[in-house]
Amino acid sequence: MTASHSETPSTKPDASTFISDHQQVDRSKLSQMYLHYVETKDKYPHAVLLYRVGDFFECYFQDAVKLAQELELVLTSKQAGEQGRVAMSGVPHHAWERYATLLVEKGYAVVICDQVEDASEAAGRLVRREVTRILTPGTLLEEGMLKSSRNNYLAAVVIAANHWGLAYADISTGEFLTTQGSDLEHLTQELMRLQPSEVLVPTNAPDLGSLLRPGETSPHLPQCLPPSFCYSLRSQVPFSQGEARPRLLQKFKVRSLEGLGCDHLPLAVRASGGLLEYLEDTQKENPVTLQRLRSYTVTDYLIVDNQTRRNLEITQTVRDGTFHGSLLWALDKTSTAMGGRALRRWLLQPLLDIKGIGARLDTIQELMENTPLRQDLRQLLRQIYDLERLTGRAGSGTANARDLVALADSLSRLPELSSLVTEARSPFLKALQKVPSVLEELAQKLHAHLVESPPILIKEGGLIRPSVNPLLDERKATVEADQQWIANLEVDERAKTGISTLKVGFNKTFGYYISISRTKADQVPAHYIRKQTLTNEERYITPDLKEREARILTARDDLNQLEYEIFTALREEVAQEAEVIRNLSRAVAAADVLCGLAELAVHQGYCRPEMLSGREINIVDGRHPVVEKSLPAGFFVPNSTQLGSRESGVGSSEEEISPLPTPHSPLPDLIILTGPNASGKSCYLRQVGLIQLMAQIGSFVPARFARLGICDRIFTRVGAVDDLATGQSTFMVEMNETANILNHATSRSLVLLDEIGRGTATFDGLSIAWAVAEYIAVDIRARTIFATHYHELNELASILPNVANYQVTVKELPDQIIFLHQVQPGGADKSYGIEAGRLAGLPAVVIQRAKQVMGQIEKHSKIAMGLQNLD
Ligand SMILES: Nc1ncnc2c1ncn2[C@@H]1O[C@H](COP(=O)(O)OP(=O)(O)OP(=O)(O)O)[C@@H](O)[C@H]1O
Repeated sequence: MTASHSETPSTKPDASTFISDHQQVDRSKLSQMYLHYVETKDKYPHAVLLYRVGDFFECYFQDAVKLAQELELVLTSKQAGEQGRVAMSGVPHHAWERYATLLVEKGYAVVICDQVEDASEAAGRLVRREVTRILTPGTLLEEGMLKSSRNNYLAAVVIAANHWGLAYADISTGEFLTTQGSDLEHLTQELMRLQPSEVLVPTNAPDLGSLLRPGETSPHLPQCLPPSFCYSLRSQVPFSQGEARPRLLQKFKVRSLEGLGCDHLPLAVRASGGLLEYLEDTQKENPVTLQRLRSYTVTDYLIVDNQTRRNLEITQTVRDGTFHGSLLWALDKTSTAMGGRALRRWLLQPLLDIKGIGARLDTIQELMENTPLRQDLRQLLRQIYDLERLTGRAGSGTANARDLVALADSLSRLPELSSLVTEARSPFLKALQKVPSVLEELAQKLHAHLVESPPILIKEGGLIRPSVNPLLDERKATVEADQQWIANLEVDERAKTGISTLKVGFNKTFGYYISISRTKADQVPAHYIRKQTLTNEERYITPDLKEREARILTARDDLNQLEYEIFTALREEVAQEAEVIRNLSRAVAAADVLCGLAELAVHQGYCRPEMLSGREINIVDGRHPVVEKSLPAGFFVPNSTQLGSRESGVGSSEEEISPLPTPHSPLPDLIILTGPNASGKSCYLRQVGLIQLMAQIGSFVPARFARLGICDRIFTRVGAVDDLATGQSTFMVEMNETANILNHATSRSLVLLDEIGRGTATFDGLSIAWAVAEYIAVDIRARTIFATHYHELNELASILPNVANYQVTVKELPDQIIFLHQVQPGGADKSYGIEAGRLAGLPAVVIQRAKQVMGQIEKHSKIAMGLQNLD
């Protein structure tokens, strides 16, 4: 590697010595290659252009500066003809994927301009180079650039006043969905759920085509779009009804959009059309195979807003953002990458539909009851590779022969999978019973054509088995015979010349040669032609050898080309079946998720929740699925929860007697939960939310018994952190979040509030907490657990019939408080703050004084009386 390409951090270059803006050059003075570079750059002004030169991908001008800065590479310069020196940096060609990944992760688009012929073929003229790949954060296909455990979404939005349309696709798996709505908050929440890698926005910005990196702003970006994503500014034309509609009709070969479910969704259609146009524009070289567009409605799913997703730590922990310790971490027992991604999707989009939930629960139950089936399935699933993405790479022409072998191996497992479930009764297992014969045939064909362990490179032969193609066999035989001739040559020439150390060698510059040590040079036959002299040896060629060599090289090229053609035809056949493969992959992924959940339920002792359309939440001996897992077995103290008065006229199952005596009849809508610090209030609160959420993805739940009415939304307000990014104080964040809950919760929602009103003066805080609790209990009647240190709120229960008090119990010893973690009816009659201060080591005199002050405040406070009078 030359110093100019080394990966050491750049020293500050002297920019006055070279040109670093391609617009500033006099093109007539550029040498041919740089002129081609500049012309290519003109077509992709907003991307980083990686341009292949020999063994390197190089960047010039401003891209060189960017590359060097972002990847900490050396910035140097190169003579670009009469124009003088231009900025240059580069990366080794074999490592382009690694560097491109880093750039894309930083929010850049990358254009790969590769050599498409061998330098030797160019014979003096400029080597032919073409753009072979355009990479943007939302259009990745390469295995090394994608995380197997999560989807990589490209989204497109259209906003018209308060209405919006959204389309999103994962081009590596083919998913393509669209929706529209009339509340911009829902759009923001959908984007936060999807975490798209790139969002397309139609604008009339002057710099169309540019990509805003996370955090970059533009006056052309609508305000409701969260700043944490990459935004691609696109022209409005392809997002218009006039262009989008026909594009969709043509893409999916349908006469009307009714079949795609979006005939009545003009904004969704516009977003989808805009997304398709972007793919056509950027993926010309690697056409994308998308599944049929599916339309959905946001309100058909349990709405879990971003704050709640965060607070319930569904995919990552709040403290340090790690996967370890999240709900997904605790639940994920999937065996395939597809299953892992599906579980994540399910957790981020739980269901409202009792039938849909029931189908998942039935499948889990069958798998729990049939241990051999569950174990055999899990064993087999482990042998299935990422069919969705392998198919995607085949479709886009980026799959190599190893990918196709992995695909064939996986496809050939499907008949085994289907024979395992022939007797199955539950819907998700039945879906695996029929494997289309075309897939079996495809697997057989791929296995019959491709060698067992093919090389990664697809243009250098070694991919195809013998007897697949007579012409190929013939060419192989010729090459082998010629190679044998070369191998024999050494023996023959040694015999002829009597030089026992004579060798036949090969190198890239001279091709085949005969090597003889210099001491024997006088014995060399006259027809040997000397080509090179080294310290100890002389290298010769003969006319015969060169003739053979030419034949071998041409025959090998022809052979490799033919292998490549057979391979690409196979790849094309896989692409033809993309839809069938992906449909079955979806079924495999779902079965995998359910198998994992069944395994978990067996090992963790989860129960099947009974799902109702009513409002009851009745959990007996519930546990927190993550905290339980991180404590030694048996340490977690289970707790029950009963919420939500029953309504008359709901399903017959509701007539059953609850297995627990209830402290209140009817069940309360709102629980005021008190208890000392660290007693387990937050844990209890989250546990109820997680159990409800798990039930709505169709999972068994950590409890002895659970009867759960479907929730339309789960809201949480937990803890308080200053939002430094927006400059909001702890209290303002808290109030914003509370306002959001009060404005959107319904009687079907589950609201979990942990400490309201702590960030302000005590009386302000208490008053707000009281008013909020009252409003929820009386006006909204959402099922709510309100954890608080204000034990004064316990008064509410004596005023409102649908409010109950619970406390997390502790045992007080002279020198310590023992946390029992048990939630019991009744309110804590005192706060333990001073006690906690004493245990923490505050000086005795301070503790004494605090007790005195509290006594005075309590004596003179008329809060309780005042509150009673208010009623
Ligand atoms: N049911 C339980 N069984 C066993 N351990 C528990 C249980 N609930 C909580 N814990 C343990 O107690 C710790 C403190 O719990 P948690 O954070 O819920 O307390 P808290 O009452 O909300 O405290 P604070 O009022 O200070 O926020 C948890 O980290 C957990 O390890």
